[in-house]
Amino acid sequence: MTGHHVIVRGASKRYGSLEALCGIDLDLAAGSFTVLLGPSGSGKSTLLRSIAGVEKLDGGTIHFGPRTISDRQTHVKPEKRALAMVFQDYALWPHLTVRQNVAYALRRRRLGGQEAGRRVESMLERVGLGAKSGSYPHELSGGQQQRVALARAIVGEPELILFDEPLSNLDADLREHLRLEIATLTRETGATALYITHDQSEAFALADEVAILNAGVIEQRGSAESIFRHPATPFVARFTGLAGSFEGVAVHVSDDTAKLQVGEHVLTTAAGRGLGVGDTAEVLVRPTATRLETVDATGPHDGSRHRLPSRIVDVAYRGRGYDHVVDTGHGLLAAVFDERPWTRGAACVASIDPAGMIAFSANV
Ligand SMILES: Nc1ncnc2c1ncn2[C@@H]1O[C@H](COP(=O)(O)OP(=O)(O)OP(=O)(O)O)[C@@H](O)[C@H]1O
Repeated sequence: MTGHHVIVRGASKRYGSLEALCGIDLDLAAGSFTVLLGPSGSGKSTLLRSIAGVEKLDGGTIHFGPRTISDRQTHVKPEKRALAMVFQDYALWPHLTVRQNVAYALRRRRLGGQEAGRRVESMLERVGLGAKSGSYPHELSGGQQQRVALARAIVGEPELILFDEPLSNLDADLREHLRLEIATLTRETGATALYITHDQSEAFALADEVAILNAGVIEQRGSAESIFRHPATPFVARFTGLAGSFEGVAVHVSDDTAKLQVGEHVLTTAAGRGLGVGDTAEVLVRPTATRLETVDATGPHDGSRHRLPSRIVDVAYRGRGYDHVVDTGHGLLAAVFDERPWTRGAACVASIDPAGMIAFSANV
């Protein structure tokens, strides 16, 4: 089975004076897994609900392949869109058993009782709940309930699965497990998937494509890697993880690199869109670009890295090692990782890979 190719064009939605969606274009390739990532209130649920059909757009169109799903005249009902949803709060029927909850998704299919029963049992086995098929939702943990919801979504072989922050009510360990199950099972079905979250690491782990939403506008779309390496806007850079930032002045800009005067340092960075010579700019630093070195380190230095004399402000144990907050004299860098802990107040060098820095004009 191949899923719907979903095409959204110029989607807009207002709530009174608030523009929740400001003319959104979005393509979900058939069978792809797209994550819509954005902060609270950015419009993720509104877009998801519009694609589901429980919300009506004010303007714009939605097509599933050649089929018009939503435009000025058309509004196909949710149950006619061949889609399934998985919600944050599981949304299971409390008075139905696990088996009945999953079977409910097959009620419109003309399947014989035996065939339906076989599919339900096999799907419950697949999500590790074969032994719980006679239990009621209140007898299950949150993670088990979400597995039932996942089984219910998949068993009907929908062409599109919409995930509305399905892991937000679960603890960290379980999130990781269930995230993997969602990724694997969804891809196995061949359905197209749209998943919304405000959690960057979840988005990057799951997605073939990430779309970053801010105040009703998609600021960037692409693979997790391309977004992380080449954030299109300061918002995208911030939302996808920063150690910190410096203020500087652009003294040289070529196509995609710039030199920034930051205090006594001249830093080479990637150049954000619209940066010009003489601009006051913000230099944004990815945590992965930073590491700590000793002040008197002898031996070869990697000449391509910037070395800023700094001081350790704080240290936090993170299991794999330690995250440090470092004062560079031009701004703080947080989440500077080292396998060993450095002493608070100690002098150090913040060593930064220019490939993990990008400068945007302060006027953007
Ligand atoms: N039914 C409604 N009536 C009025 N305003 C609404 C309604 N639904 C959403 N909004 C507003 O529209 C904006 C977008 O909301 P939406 O729920 O789509 O954002 P979100 O990114 O999904 O946020 P969250 O992650 O908190 O769910 C918000 O400012 C919200 O307050």
